[in-house]
Amino acid sequence: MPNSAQTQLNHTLTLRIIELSILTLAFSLVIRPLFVHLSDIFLWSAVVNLILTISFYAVVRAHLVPKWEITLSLIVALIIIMPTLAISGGVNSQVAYFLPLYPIFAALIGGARESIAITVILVICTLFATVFGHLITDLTEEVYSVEKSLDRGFWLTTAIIFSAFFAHFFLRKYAELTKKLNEENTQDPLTSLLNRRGLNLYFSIELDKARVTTSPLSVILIDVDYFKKVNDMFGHDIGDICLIDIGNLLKSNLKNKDFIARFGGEEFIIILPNTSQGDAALIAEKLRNLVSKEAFSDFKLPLTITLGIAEYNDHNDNTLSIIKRADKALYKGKENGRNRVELSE
Ligand SMILES: Nc1nc2c(ncn2[C@@H]2O[C@H](COP(=O)(O)OP(=O)(O)OP(=O)(O)O)[C@@H](O)[C@H]2O)c(=O)[nH]1
Repeated sequence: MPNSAQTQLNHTLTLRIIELSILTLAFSLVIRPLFVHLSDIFLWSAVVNLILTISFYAVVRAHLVPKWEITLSLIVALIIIMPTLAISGGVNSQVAYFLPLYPIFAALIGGARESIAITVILVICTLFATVFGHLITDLTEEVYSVEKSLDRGFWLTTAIIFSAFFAHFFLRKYAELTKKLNEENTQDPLTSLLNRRGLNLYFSIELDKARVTTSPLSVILIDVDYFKKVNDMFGHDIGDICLIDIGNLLKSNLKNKDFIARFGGEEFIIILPNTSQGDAALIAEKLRNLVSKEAFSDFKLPLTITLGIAEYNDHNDNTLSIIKRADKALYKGKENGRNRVELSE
């Protein structure tokens, strides 16, 4: 899921790429004429490129079109590469050395789709530049041999495709790693349910959805009754097994759209999107009944749970205020004798 850190990173990378492009152009404008005699068309197109690129830089820097930044940077890349390549010697140009980097840049700032798109464009342009090399090189008034151009064109195309493959594998590894880190970050190590961080993340998303669609949303806060006794009498490791089993039992009786997290200690929390408090009470009663009939761990311990329910009911409600109401209901359940479901007022 794209987050603000990722967007910020893309923005920064886009800026760096355009800065690099401006530097390349400025360098080319100043240095190249010292070594080769260039026709006016080279100088003028480089100046136009420079003006265009600096304008794009200003647009990106001012955050004027955040959604189009990646596309802009790719356009900038092409504006720099293609005309410069065409008028400065085709595949024999020094600009050609930069080409294999572009699929990697595109993958880093955009993704697989952008990288593939730029690879296809580069390969087509390189093939054209190779086949029509004799026309292109005329502009720089330099003499290149056909064999040399074909040779360079072949290796350049190979390098671009190789770099595109590298970008693709890099992206795959990066996506896998990010997914793993995300899971580790949001998973409770004991029960493998979501932890508090995961709860906060998904609860906020579901609450936003409920706000937009004006659909109901309910929360069930669950606490295992007299759990201290389990630890005291059978040990912490048996207590742990009971927590894992209770978590699994609760989770396996929920629908896919619902989710459960370990709220902390011997407390669990269930978020029920699209569910009114009345329906949540039926679900809570079913769960209470299931747990009370089960025997936990090798010691076949009978355990019970108390459940407090709250419903999102006001646009000013937030995740904390809803959980607070569910907690109050849970507290009432404990006061009223435990092993019961209580609704918030
Ligand atoms: N085994 C184990 N025990 C835990 C874990 N987290 C919290 N506990 C224990 O859960 C117990 C919670 O006890 P209390 O808050 O006093 O509540 P209780 O005994 O469940 O009684 P009521 O909630 O009032 O019904 C404490 O003994 C904690 O040590 C855990 O990860 N593993």
